[in-house]
Amino acid sequence: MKSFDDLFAELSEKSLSRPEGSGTVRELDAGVHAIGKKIVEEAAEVWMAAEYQSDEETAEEISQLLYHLQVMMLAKGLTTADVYRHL
Ligand SMILES: N=c1c2ncn([C@@H]3O[C@H](COP(=O)(O)OP(=O)(O)OP(=O)(O)O)[C@@H](O)[C@H]3O)c2ncn1[C@@H]1O[C@H](COP(=O)(O)O)[C@@H](O)[C@H]1O
Repeated sequence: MKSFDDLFAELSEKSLSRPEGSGTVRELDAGVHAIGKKIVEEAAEVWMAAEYQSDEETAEEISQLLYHLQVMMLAKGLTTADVYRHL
């Protein structure tokens, strides 16, 4: 099972190696505005799932929101430490 830190390490590596077919690279190339829209969309899906869908579906939506937040961190050059120090 992948942790938040594991995924961030994987996405960081992909942002540097830029493998063919990577959705992360595609999203990074789309830029902060597009990534921000994905975050808002996924956040709404988390809310709707929490109110009207199963716990499993809610967990999946949360995982997708975390993914897009990590892509935004990479787009802005932020590390996990930059975020964790505010927790
Ligand atoms: N965990 C994720 C992950 N979560 C969500 N997503 C993306 O977020 C989208 C959210 O899905 P939705 O259900 O909202 O579908 P959608 O709105 O129809 O999606 P789009 O049309 O916007 O692509 C998915 O299409 C994926 O592109 C993810 N994309 C990749 N990962 C992981 O990130 C790593 C790197 O992925 P690549 O860069 O693609 O190699 C791998 O380990 C992947 O498992």
